[in-house]
Amino acid sequence: MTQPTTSIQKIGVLTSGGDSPGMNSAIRAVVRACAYYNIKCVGIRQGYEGLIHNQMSELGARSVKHIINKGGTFLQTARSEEFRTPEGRQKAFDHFKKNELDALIVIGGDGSFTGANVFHKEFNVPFIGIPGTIDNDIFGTDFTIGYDTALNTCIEAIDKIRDSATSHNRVFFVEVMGRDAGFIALSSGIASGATNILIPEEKDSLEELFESLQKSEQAGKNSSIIVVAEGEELGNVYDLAKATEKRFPEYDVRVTVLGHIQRGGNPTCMDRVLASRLGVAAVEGLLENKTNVMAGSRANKIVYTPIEEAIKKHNEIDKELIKVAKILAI
Ligand SMILES: Nc1ncnc2c1ncn2[C@@H]1O[C@H](COP(=O)(O)OP(=O)(O)O)[C@@H](O)[C@H]1O
Ligand SMILES: O=P(O)(O)OC[C@H]1O[C@](O)(COP(=O)(O)O)[C@@H](O)[C@@H]1O
Ligand SMILES: [Mg+2]
Repeated sequence: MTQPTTSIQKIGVLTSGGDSPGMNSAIRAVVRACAYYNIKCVGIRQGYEGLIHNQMSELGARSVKHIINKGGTFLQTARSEEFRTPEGRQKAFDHFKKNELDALIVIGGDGSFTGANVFHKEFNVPFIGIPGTIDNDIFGTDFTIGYDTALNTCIEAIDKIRDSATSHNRVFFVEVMGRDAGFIALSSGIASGATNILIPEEKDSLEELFESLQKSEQAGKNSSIIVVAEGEELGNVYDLAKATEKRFPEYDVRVTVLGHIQRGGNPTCMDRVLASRLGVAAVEGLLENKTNVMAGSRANKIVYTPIEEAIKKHNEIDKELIKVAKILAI
């Protein structure tokens, strides 16, 4: 990028919503890119709460050393109820002005982008979003920051579960995160050799599940791993396990909920590189006077998607992956 002509002199950065591995790498990239382009950068603590309560401080290039490899977010994150109110956002804007900020970079999920968009409509605050969530459920990017790390955490855990499943001839129901989306379940299920994968994007039935378990048995399988997305509509892992035990009293059924281990840990190389690229892209975007967009990566190229599309549209589940999972579970 050539040296930009812009009125933006000072950018505030925050992380909001659920934390995800790689958020620190993204903050570092934003701070360093600002330093590179001679723009001031201010770190806002605990998402929108930090704007409302004036918790922020200037960050220089050296202040983000040794964090590229750390999970979580050193700025901390929050789900701010106060920011959902006009009074809360007024306080946030007062502190935005008081600190002489010109724009915001919001690292978070669809909820955080919705909040930024509302804030922009009310106070005309320029902002760019960076997709940080393990769920990979944001339109406008092939991958969100944290997804790859979460997948690797899942397969490491499911590999361990497999050891117990095969040693005891057990049927394991494993719940992975994904409040509304099955991306984590589908990819981690394929990569860990699951016999069945249940995701909210597909219509599933107990009959089909039972039939498939029977087929597995007839095909000579002594154990099964069924990966279930948190948002699966057929039921949660406990209900599914109970129904399976009722239908097949001879099966030894167990449940594991992977939970928040999926949200932590050192980010993978993929997530660190993605976070680094999107952090730079967000700063450059603002300097090119882009606003109300999300910086994402599609087919390995940086793209800026209008924030309303990023919030409202959904990435389709890849049918080819569903087919692969079915074929390989023979
Ligand atoms: N409609 C909205 N108006 C104002 N702020 C919102 C709105 N929706 C979300 N937010 C803000 O964004 C925060 C994060 O949203 P949330 O859905 O919890 O996480 P994520 O960004 O990970 O999807 C919320 O706690 C709230 O402060
Ligand atoms: O326990 P918490 O912090 O509410 O988060 C649980 C949620 O985190 C997620 O992994 C990601 O949610 P976000 O949209 O906030 O990033 C969901 O799948 C899950 O339901
Ligand atoms: Mg969300």
